[in-house]
Parts: sequence; structure tokens; C-alpha cells
Amino acid sequence: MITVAQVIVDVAAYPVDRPFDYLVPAEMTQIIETGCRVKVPFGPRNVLGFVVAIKNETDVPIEKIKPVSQVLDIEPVLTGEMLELAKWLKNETICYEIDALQVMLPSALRAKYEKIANLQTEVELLPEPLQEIFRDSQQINVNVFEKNNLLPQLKAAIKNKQVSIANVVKQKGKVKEVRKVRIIEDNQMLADIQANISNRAKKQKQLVEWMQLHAGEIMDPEVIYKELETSAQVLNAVVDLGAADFVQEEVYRDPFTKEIKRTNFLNLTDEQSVALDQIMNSIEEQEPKTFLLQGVTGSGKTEVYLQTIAKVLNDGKEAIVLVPEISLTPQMTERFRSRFGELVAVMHSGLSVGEKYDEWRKIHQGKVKVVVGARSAVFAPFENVGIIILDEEHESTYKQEDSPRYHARDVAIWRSKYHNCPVILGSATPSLESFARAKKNVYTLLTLKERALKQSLPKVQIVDMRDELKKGNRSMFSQSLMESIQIRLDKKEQIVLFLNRRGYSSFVMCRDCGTVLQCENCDISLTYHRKNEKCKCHYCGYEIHVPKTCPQCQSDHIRYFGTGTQKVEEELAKFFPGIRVLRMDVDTTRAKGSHEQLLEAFGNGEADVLLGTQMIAKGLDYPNITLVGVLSADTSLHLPDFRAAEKTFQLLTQVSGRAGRHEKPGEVVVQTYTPEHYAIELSEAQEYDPFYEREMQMRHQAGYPPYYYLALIQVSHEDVLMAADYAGKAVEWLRSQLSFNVSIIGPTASGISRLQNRYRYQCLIKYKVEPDLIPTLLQLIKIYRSDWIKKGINLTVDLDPNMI
Ligand SMILES: Nc1ncnc2c1ncn2[C@@H]1O[C@H](COP(=O)(O)OP(=O)(O)OP(=O)(O)O)[C@@H](O)[C@H]1O
Ligand SMILES: [Zn+2]
Ligand SMILES: [Zn+2]
Repeated sequence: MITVAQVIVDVAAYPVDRPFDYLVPAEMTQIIETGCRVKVPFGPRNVLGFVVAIKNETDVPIEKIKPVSQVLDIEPVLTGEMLELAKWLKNETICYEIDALQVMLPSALRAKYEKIANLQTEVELLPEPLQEIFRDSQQINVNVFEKNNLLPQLKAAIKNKQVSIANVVKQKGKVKEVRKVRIIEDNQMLADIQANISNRAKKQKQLVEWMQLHAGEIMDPEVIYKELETSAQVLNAVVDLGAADFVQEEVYRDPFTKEIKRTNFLNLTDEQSVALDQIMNSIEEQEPKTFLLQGVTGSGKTEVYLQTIAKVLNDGKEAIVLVPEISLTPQMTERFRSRFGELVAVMHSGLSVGEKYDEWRKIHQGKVKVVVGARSAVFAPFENVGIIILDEEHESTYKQEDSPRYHARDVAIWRSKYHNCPVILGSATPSLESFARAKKNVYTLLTLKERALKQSLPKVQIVDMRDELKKGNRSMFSQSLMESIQIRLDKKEQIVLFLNRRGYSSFVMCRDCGTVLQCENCDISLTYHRKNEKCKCHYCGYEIHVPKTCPQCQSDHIRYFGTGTQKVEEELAKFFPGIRVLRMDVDTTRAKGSHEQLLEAFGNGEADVLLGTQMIAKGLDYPNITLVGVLSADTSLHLPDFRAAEKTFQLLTQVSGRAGRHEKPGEVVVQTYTPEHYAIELSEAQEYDPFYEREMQMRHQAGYPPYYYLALIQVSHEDVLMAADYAGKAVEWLRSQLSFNVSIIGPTASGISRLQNRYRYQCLIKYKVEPDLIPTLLQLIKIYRSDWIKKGINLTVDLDPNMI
């Protein structure tokens, strides 16, 4: 009988996305399982693959079937659930199954290939500079040659068949180990060893004597060095005598830096109790219900999550909590750790690859029961999930922007059906899609209308900046905001100043001819970075020094525009001498842990003002914040995005919600140039429903979600005509296949018409019900993969795109 593994291989751009059969050699049949990673031959090279099934027959002729080269995992890294989920994702988001499988794993376990140069001859026969490199090893990473500028020599050696090149699947994700000392258990033997040490080796004698008090223990060598004021040399010597040995111990890198205080459950408010009861009920009944928990800012949604999780843990199940990356603040994670301690794993982008892998292993090995993490934590490999929570469910970061283009909400709901457990979507300002579903009873709506301690929502004042200008105020602070700041400074209360930078950046412009510095590779203006006087493209990384004169007209009236946080900081210092400002933006939070330190300092009252961008809009809960100022409410309104109004309203509500959360009442000042826009006008009352009604009308008129679904097809090529031509072909083909109920708009040039030197065209499909859509798109992709791709075309399909 033969054993055959069906393997999904890591080969993108293959027209057929299906498993391939490989023979399992006899010596592997005991180890290999579905969900294991393997190395298999594919064409001329070895690639990484995932075993998705094991069977005993194959249609491949026996003389043609290739064997698995290596099994990479002794225990499967993917559960049966994940394999099923991948198949679903492949259809739902139209991606390669391999992409769906890889996204579920920490990057440490994803395929990495390395080019390795293998020496095929005597070292001495090589040209001089190469000899140096091959002296110690016959296999050298090609990087090394690149670094030493020896690629031409290497190439020559390859031509002469002195060196060959192989692609090697590299397995990152090393388990971290530390070296420990294990003292033998036998006290008598220790005594004997001690007796045999010459009296001149006093330190050794002392050490073994001490070891007799610690027989059988495993300890850190550093402890021994300290305790006995001794050295590695002495320790090595007694290890040689047999008093102890060195062992490797597996450890987890601990991303938590400080001790956490335990907290207890709060007595719920009536509204919280009503919500919790319904969720508990669903957990009891094992119903895969989706709840939309809509609660105003500060209403205590988090407390509801915490008590739900306690119930789930009590039932012996696990909990997944997703939060947007940006609000994955230490304050947020602490709230979970303070209730569930060591049972919590945290996953966010600030962790190193190794730390992420460790957190993942804690989940995989069942060492933790709760994961708090950003989008990809929705794939946490728990096997007995009892609840999945998405906090701030409206956040666009829950959708992944590249393949697989999944939405964490959809994955959460899929998993809830698999595990028969509920999902909670929480927000003060739900996405229109979710609220519409709640209205139709697809989701169950739970509402918290009041703040937890019955505090009133902060009073919002909208200030028209055009009036300020008319009054001769050219600063970035309105009269009203200045007065409010002064009051807080006098009362020693704290202030949050928010700079809305969504869709906004500082740019460099010539005042004489109006030229704006542009990226060489993209159709995008360069962003000015004051720190190093550089202009940078945020899409491709291209950067230049700010020129002294305009490249167009040579005028030297070239200057940067835009209100960066640094500029605000300077102005504050000018108007309020001695004001203590903490600035939180990409520049001040780059270093690991700096985010944490800044917030902690602010929490400790070390500053009067926390000044920042989107980073400070969410999750902050400090009692002394009584004023929130929004410096530029409109910048996010003017983006070419059908969700611009929704996002602006959400942002204003979120950031306003930071004020007056505890005893002291809060105040908000919103500065704007378009106070008449409904997203701004309605944020004054902070009521969601009127905004929802208004925005739904707009969507209805324009034919956008939630009334219609969207699919975005994007085609790019280095040559503008090719891009336009193939976008046209795609549209033509779609028109021939899809029904008349579908509107197909385009092709048109994309919003950013050139990116990284590739021209981009797109077409938008709007539909309500179109059973043929997915099969048609799959067909289109097949055409693309088997033909267009060879011509350098790149085609992507994005269902429910974030931005269009
Ligand atoms: N039942 C309760 N009794 C007393 N205090 C509570 C209760 N529930 C919540 N709180 C407190 O109220 C404050 C706001 O709660 P929480 O942060 O959970 O609200 P939220 O709805 O998640 O807010 P946001 O959406 O604005 O982040 C917190 O300081 C929390 O400790
Ligand atoms: Zn100029
Ligand atoms: Zn660029």
C-alpha cells in the first residue's frame, strides 16, 4: 500500500490552484499528518508546501510521482479547521490557497527561500577573493557575496562550474533556548568530587560545596556567578568533573515589561447586565449569534467583554479579542492581563518575529486561553473557541489590503459557526454595513446608551475657522480653543490635541510656480520630513533631500506646507510658555516601547498636553483629561473615498470620547473649515442614529454599500498602454459574462495612477445579487494567470474594497 500526501505548494502565479500528489517515503509515514509543512520538489527546485490530505491512492502514474523531500513539522501547525477555513477564504476572497494558509501562521513559519552557493571544487582553485569566503564553509548564502561586492566573481565561478546555486527553504522561527546548569542529584557523589579537588583550586571546591545544598536543581549560570563571585572558568571546570551539566531550556521571549496589578469585576450597570445576559445565553445555548454591541464612548463595553470571557474560561473554552492595531495600547492589554494574568497572549506588530512566534506557540500549545491581538489574531489556533470579540468593529484595518484580502469580521463569523459560539462586534459608531445588518436582525443589537458612571458625554463646540481668519487670527488655534487650554492649565487638568492626518501630509511646494515635489515612481506628492530635511514617498520609499531651488523654475521660494505635529508643538510653546507637551506620532514612537512610555508619562501627569495623530483617538482612558481639541476636522472629509464622511464622523466621536470619562466633566472643541458638512454638524450631538439615517440616504443615491456590493479589479503594467489595454480586455470579458443587473464602471485610471513605476487602471463592479460573479472572477483570474501574467500584467481582485 502506498501513502500519498496532497500538498498545496508555495508557487504563486501558477494557473491551477489545487493540491498536488506526492509520495510519502516509508520512513515518513509515521510522522506526516495533515496540517504539517513539508518540502517538496516542484519543477527544478524544492518548495514549501502544506499537507492538506493523506490518502492511499493517486491518479498520478507511479513512475511519475515524486516523493516528499522533508517533513518540517513533527506536530501539525494547522488544524483541520484552518484547512477548511483556507478553502473558504480562497473562494470568498479569490486568492491562492497557499496565501490563505500562510496568513494563518506567524511569519516565522512562512516560507523563506535563501540562495545558497555550494562549493564544487577545491577552495584553492577559486579566485582569491572567493577563497576567503569559502574557507570555513562549503555553503555560503549569496547575500554574503552581494555584501562584499563579489557577485561578478561568483557568477564567473558558477560559469566555470566551481560553484552551484541552490534555493533552500529556510525555516525561520527558531525556538529560543537558554543554557542552564543542572546540578547532579547525588549528594554523595558531589561530596566525593569535592574531596578530590586539590586544595589549591579553592574556588572550585567552594562551588561544589555550595552545589551540595542545591543538588538536582536547574539554574541560571549567571545566578551562580553572582552568588559565589565566581567565573565561567570555574563553573566549566566543575562541570568537567561531573558535578553538573549544561542543558538547553526552551523559553518564551516575554514581551511584557512590567508587573500587572490584579483587578476585580465591577458591578455592572443595568444596561451592561442586559447585554451580558443575552450574550451569556447564547454561550449556554451554543448559538453562533453575532451581536452588535453599540455603546457610547465610555459606556463600559470592555467590562462586558471581560465578564463574557470569564464565563467562557469557566466553561473550559478560549477567547479571541481583536482590537485595531492602533488601539492596542498597553492600557488596553493591561485591562485583560489584570483579569486573566498569564492566560493572556498578546499579538501586535510591535513584537519581533521571534516574540510573535512565541505568543503563537503559547496558543498552539494551549498554554494561554485568551488572545488579544490585531487583525491576524483572528486565526489564533485555539481548538475550543467560546467567544470572538471585535472591538471598534468599524475600523478599516480589519480588512487586509493584500492577498488574501479578508475581513476579520467575516473570518470571525465563519469561526463562530464552526465552534458554535457567539461573536461580539463592539463600537460606539458601528460601520454602516453592520448597523444595517443589525436593523434587519441579521445581527442582534445590544445598546449601551449611557456612560458607565452616568457621566454626561462631553460638550462639543464646533468652531468655524473661516471666521477666525476674518477676525485676523492666523494661528492654528481658535480663540475659543486657546481659552479652553488656558483654563485647563490653570486647573492642572489634562488636554488631548488631535491632528487629523488621514489623507493629509506635509508637502513641499514652490510659491512662485506652484510646483509640488512628486515621487519619481508614483503619481503621488512626496511627504516632507523635517527631522532630516528629506522628502519621502510613503508608497515606494523613494526619498530626496529638500532641494534649495524649485526644479521647475529655479526660484528659491520653496517651502513646505502642512501642519505637522512638530509645528503645533512649537506654536503651543509660543502661546503658552512652559506648557508641557508630549508628542505622539510616527517619529516619536518608532523605538520599541516608546508608545508605552509616552502614555505612561501622560497618565502620571508628567505633561499637560498629549498631542498626536490617529494614534491617540482610541482606547485612552485617563481621569484627568477634560479637554479634547480637534485641530483640523476636515482633512479626512475630502478624500476620494465613499466612506469619507463615515470615517470622519467616527473619528470625531472617538476622539471626543476621550474627555470627561471619570468624575470631571469634559469639553471638546472641533475646528473646521466646513462646519455645515453633516458629518461635522452631527458630531456635535454625538448621536449615531441621525448620522446613520443621513449617510444611508447618500449611499442609496450613489449606489454604494450597504445597498450594493462592490468588487474592484485593478490592472497594472510598466507600460501605460498595456495597462489600459488589458484593463479594457478585463472589462470586455466581464461584460460578456455577467448579467445586466450588474453595473461595470470603467476602465478608468486608478486614484493613484502610477505606483512604483507601474501604471494602474481599474474597474468597479456594483451588484446586489449575482450568483455568477465569483465563478466569473475565477475564470478571469485563470486567464490572467495562464496568459496575461507572462506579459508583465498584474491583476488583482478586491471584494468589498476599503477605498476605491
Ligand atoms: N460597571 C461599571 N462600574 C464602574 N465603572 C465602570 C463600569 N463599567 C466600566 N467602568 C469604567 O468606565 C470607564 C469606561 O469604560 P470602558 O473603557 O470599558 O468603555 P468603552 O465603552 O470600552 O469605551 P470606548 O469605546 O470609549 O473605548 C472605564 O474606566 C471603566 O473602568
Ligand atoms: Zn517653481
Ligand atoms: Zn513612490
